[in-house]
Amino acid sequence: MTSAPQAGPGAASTANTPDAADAPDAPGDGAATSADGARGLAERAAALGRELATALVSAGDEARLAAQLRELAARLGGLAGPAPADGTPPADTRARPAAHHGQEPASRSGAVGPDEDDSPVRRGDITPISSPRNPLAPPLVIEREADGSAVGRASLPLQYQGPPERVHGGIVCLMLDQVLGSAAHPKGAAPAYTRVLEVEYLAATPLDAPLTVRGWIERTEGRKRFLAGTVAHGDTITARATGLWVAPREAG
Ligand SMILES: CCCCCCCC/C=C\CCCCCCCC(=O)SCCNC(=O)CCNC(=O)[C@H](O)C(C)(C)COP(=O)(O)OP(=O)(O)OC[C@H]1O[C@@H](n2cnc3c(N)ncnc32)[C@H](O)[C@@H]1OP(=O)(O)O
Repeated sequence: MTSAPQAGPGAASTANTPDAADAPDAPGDGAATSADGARGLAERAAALGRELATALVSAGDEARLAAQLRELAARLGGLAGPAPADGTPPADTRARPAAHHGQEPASRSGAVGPDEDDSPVRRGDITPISSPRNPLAPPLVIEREADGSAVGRASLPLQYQGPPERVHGGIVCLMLDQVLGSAAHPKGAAPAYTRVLEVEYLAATPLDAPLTVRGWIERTEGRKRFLAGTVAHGDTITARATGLWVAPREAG
């Protein structure tokens, strides 16, 4: 716990998280380098958060974990600013969600990599399921296929458990919402929101195993996009979904 931050046990975490050697914080071309450096730092901090979450739910030696956490807490003390006497979070932390409406601040939007599309779901992703810089996210790594469908891949560690040894159904639904939402936004499409999402849980979705989440558009009717998708482990489809994404009227 006191060594350099590492990705959590999920394979996808490793894929999404730059290691120390890759962190783009070396001196270079001014503002872009600084933004990239902050991004790499955020992703490493999130990876540490994931590792901590896994340790908290799975540690066998609780006394050792407690000692490690005391040491870590002492090192990190003051990181988020001085704690108010009444124990409430610092004011800037509480203000942030309302301030950026679920997107990253505009100043960071330039950090989107060349391999990412400009879909509103992908741009500046800070969601709790697919963002590499959000420690709540495994993260699910989502790619767009040549046919326009979206594919997400992740291996979910113990903190995502619902019933013993199975991924929580709400997390399965969350993965589908994000991947179908990604598929619902081909390049240039107006932002649309999940109006209906129906999930059938067909079989256990295993923890700590590679999962593939697929989403695709079945048909479009004006501002309505009808989606379908699956969650699979190997050849086993563990869940399937259908959904409706609707662009608000004013968006056309
Ligand atoms: C994916 C979003 C991307 C865009 C964001 C860009 C910026 C952020 C960037 C990066 C962040 C990434 C974020 C990832 C997000 C992951 C997914 C989510 O969590 S989405 C949040 C949860 N969902 C909501 O908050 C929607 C809440 N609902 C609404 O806001 C409205 O209901 C809305 C805009 C969706 C529709 O409003 P109306 O007033 O137009 O609704 P009416 O007219 O009643 O229905 C629309 C059409 O749908 C049909 N419809 C309704 N229910 C139906 C049903 N059950 N079956 C079939 N059709 C149905 C209706 O008949 C109507 O069709 P007819 O216009 O008449 O042809």
